Parts: sequence; structure tokens; C-alpha cells
Amino acid sequence: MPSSDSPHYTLADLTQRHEAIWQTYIDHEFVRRLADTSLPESCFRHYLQQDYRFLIHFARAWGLAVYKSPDLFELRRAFEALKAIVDTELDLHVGFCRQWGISERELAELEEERETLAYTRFVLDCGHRGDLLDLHVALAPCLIGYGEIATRLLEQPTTVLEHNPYREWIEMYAGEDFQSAMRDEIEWLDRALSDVSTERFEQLAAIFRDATRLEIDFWQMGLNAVRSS
Ligand SMILES: Cc1ncc(CN)c(N)n1
Repeated sequence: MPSSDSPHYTLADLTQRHEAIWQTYIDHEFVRRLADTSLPESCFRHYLQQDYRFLIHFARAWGLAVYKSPDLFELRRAFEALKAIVDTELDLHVGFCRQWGISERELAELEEERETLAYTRFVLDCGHRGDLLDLHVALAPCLIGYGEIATRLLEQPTTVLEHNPYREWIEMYAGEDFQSAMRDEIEWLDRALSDVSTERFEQLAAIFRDATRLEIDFWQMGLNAVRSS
């Protein structure tokens, strides 16, 4: 625990500050059922469709990070993250949706759910109102959470990989590309948080808490779609 005169906060302090909410997110029923194969396919399909919209706005948020970058180092870093989402994650996602019988046209036309709207606009609002660190903290549950979820799923004995229709999803987020992006982001956040004051940390912790709550709502939206698609 950091001392009050020289806090030296890290990302771990953010997750510990909201431990119960963080655990609800990374161990959500959607995730558990995806791992033990009991998740209805309609839930996963709905999640995939909405996640397409999420990733579009997520890319826009990194575009905002480019704009908010104060120097060439940060500018390059945000630009690389934006490129990775547009060229890799969204490309993989579209291919993945195709395998699940969801066409690109369908993706382009689908209506945004309120949970998608709330989460993505919250992140963008944090970036508009705040600085680069506010934006990174709003984005952290997304990148750090999915990386942690996927590695946990691969490690835990209750996960079924054989004949699991969601196996590719688990392996994509547990894969080296995503994991290394997650490690880079943890390093960035640890560096940036190391010299914030206690007051500033509390502001950032509130952003982190709300973004995590919105991730929980996103899982729940998928789970609620038992018969909707
Ligand atoms: C809702 C959500 N959160 C996080 C991720 C991981 N980029 C995602 N694809 N979708």
C-alpha cells in the first residue's frame, strides 16, 4: 500500500481499490459459461455483434489519444494502438463474425444497444474532458480485463477447450499479440500513476470503477440475449 506522502501508485492499486467490482467483471457468469460451454450461442452471437460497434468506438478513443498526445513518443504509441485495432482486432472480429454467420453488412447496419452506447460514450467523454491519463484509465478495464480473463480461463481446470465453440475467442485474447499489448499498457499505466497525488488517484479510481461497471453491463447484455437473436 502506498504511503500518503509518496504514494507511487500502480495499476494494481486501481484494481485493489475496486476489488469486488473487478472480480465481478473478470469472473462474470458470461465468462464462466463461455469457458464451460454452457453459454447459449444466441448470447455469444449478440455479444459479437455489439462488440463490433464497441471496437469501432474503441478505435475512435485511441484516435482521441493520438489527438491528446503531448509529444512524438505518445503520438506514435497511440497511433500504433489505433492501427492495431483497425488492422488486426477489427479484422479478426469481422472474420470471426463471418464464421458465426454474421455478415459485414449486418454488422454495419445493426442497432447499438444501450449498454454499448453507455460504455463507449463514457470512455470518449473521459478522453474529451480529461487528459491522456484519464483516457488510458477509462480504457484500462477493456485491455487489462480481457487479457486477465483469457489467461485465467486457460489456466483454470473448469475450462473445457475440446469442442468448445468459444475456444478461438479465448485463444485470441490469451494469444501473444493481445497479451503483449496488455503488458505494454500496464507498464505505461504504472509509469503514469507513479507520480500522481492521492487526490488525483481518487479521481482516476472513480473512472476505473465506472468503466469496469460498464464492462459488467456489457457481459450482462450478452447474457440477457438468450432468445433475442
Ligand atoms: C466490451 C469489450 N471490452 C474489451 C474488449 C477487448 N478489446 C472487447 N473486445 N470488448
